[in-house]
Amino acid sequence: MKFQRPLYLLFSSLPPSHSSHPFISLSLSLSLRLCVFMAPSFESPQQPEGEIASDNNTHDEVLQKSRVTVVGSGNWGSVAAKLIASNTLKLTSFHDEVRMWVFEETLPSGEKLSEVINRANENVKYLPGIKLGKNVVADPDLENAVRDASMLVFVTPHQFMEGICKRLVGKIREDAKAISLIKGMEVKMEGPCMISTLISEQLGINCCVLMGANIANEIAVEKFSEATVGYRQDREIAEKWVRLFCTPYFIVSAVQDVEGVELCGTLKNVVAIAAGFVDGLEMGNNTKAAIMRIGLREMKAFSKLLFSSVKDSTFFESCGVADLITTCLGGRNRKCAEAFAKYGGKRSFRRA
Ligand SMILES: NC(=O)C1=CN([C@@H]2O[C@H](COP(=O)(O)OP(=O)(O)OC[C@H]3O[C@@H](n4cnc5c(N)ncnc54)[C@H](O)[C@@H]3O)[C@@H](O)[C@H]2O)C=CC1
Ligand SMILES: O=C(CO)COP(=O)(O)O
Repeated sequence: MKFQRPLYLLFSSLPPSHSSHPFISLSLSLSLRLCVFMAPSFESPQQPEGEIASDNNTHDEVLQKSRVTVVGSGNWGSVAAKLIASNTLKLTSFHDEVRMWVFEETLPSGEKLSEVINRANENVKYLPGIKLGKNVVADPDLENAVRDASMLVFVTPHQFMEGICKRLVGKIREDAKAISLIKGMEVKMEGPCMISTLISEQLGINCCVLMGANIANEIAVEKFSEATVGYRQDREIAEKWVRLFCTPYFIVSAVQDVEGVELCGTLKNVVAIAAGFVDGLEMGNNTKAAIMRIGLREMKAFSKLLFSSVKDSTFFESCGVADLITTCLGGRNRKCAEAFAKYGGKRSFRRA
């Protein structure tokens, strides 16, 4: 019964022009009826629908509000800050303000990016045209941005994380909890290192992951999508992350398989590059579907080779097959590979 609620939400979030289509309105009415019928057995997490009603916080949590800092402010980082900021305003267990660490840049106008974000409430470089929420505060000082935070959301390109972690040692709260939205891994001489492991080991804190079919620009305009939180042992922490991220258009569920979720988010990028080559060489949809099917099978085999604990079921969550599909259809990795193949490999990925 896990699917009816998201299905209902998907259709109920459609604009009137879509929901008036005969097929969609039939599906909508069936979903609504199923929804009402099945309501008590929904497995999907609580939605933040009202001021306090949606916040399953305990008395202690209310007394100790969690402060959230987003480390990263690119395309997905900015959207994550927007999502979180809409929830911290509603949920009493979180401070309203969301700090967002900005890797400072000078814009062509000569202004500093962080100053423009705070003035315009918009990341004009990485997410133009979208208001982040007045409670998002951009901060170019990494140490200051994380100082009082008890919940740290890491969302930078993976290659910067080792340096960021080194700078954060001894600078964060001892009881801080982390989540990584980063799709990638460090490949060292000793072997691959997951980013959540890097964070946990270098900073000595618990680190969950959030991955899924999440093209940032779509979520920015509140189009429906799902995501998966992967956690190691502590279900309560995972549920807190779910509450922080969940909105009616962004449905999050938690699975106890941190490596499986993170490997899905990482390895699907390799398959998306292959899918881009197929597009660039105009090999057709059947070939692309084959790449995706075989790619998914290889993702699973590779993941299990690295971590025998990885669960088969994880590949059927949003972080698995759904992210693979969306990235092979609309992701930036696919786009770069398509352009590269189109120009016979004579264009670098950077120029593509
Ligand atoms: N954009 C998307 O649709 C999605 C992205 N992701 C993942 O999120 C992570 C972050 O990606 P985006 O937010 O899209 O970033 P982005 O690719 O839009 O922007 C790059 C970011 O890196 C920063 N940066 C540049 N040089 C830096 C340095 N030396 N140190 C630290 N930061 C530096 C830039 O200021 C900018 O904030 C990646 O791992 C990506 O795979 C995951 C889901 C969706
Ligand atoms: O991870 C993504 C969607 O879930 C985005 O993928 P790209 O980085 O290829 O755009």
